Amino acid sequence: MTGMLASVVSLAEALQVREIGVDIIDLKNPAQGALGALPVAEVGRIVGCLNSGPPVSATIGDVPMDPDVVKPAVEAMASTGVDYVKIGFFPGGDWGGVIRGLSPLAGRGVRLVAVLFGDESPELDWIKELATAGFVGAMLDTRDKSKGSLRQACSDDFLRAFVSETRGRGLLCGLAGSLRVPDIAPLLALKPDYLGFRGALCGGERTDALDSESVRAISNLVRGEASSRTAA
Ligand SMILES: O=C[C@H](O)COP(=O)(O)O
Repeated sequence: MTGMLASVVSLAEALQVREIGVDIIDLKNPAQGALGALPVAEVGRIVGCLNSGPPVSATIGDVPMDPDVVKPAVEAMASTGVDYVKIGFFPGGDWGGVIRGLSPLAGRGVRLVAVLFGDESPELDWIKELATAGFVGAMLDTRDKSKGSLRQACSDDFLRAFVSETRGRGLLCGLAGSLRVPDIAPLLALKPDYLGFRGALCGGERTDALDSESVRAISNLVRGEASSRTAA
């Protein structure tokens, strides 16, 4: 069954989505970019206060693909006690070096999730490298949030191939990127492990505050419990 990842910016929002019921609480600062990070100390405080509930992920931010930048950022974020550390793979830089540099952290139990950007046409060959290095998951997201949803950025064939390759290599598979109500059923049909949301939980604008009614409506749809009125 596909779960729901909800990106939140604060402890208050984390408690709000936990109360409604989501499968991953994702700590992020959308005002700082596609994968904008919250400060490490703030992530640590939120993780400490949550204490129980669904797994928590946090992103290291929109950082360049330089092993000397990414590795310390991952180590710092992992020290907060989050369950998953998300690393955005941005165009350019040394992807191979970053992946190899993070492998020892995976060996020490840090659960790494790579985020590839569907609107940057990533090569699916990297998924094999991620699996070999010990990453536990890979997500497809969008970098440019002004250009529509993941389904506008990627063909159905590409999305199907991403899910198949990721799951086939034993990685958790997530799909996100300005997803809206009409995207949910077609993406559920591909059977990813998670669908991820921010903008749709805020009434459309991802830097706005979370709206509980929107979270409930999306949650119901992901769980297949939508009434025809909600799904309209
Ligand atoms: O990890 C998921 C993202 O936060 C999705 O954000 P978005 O729905 O605004 O593109």
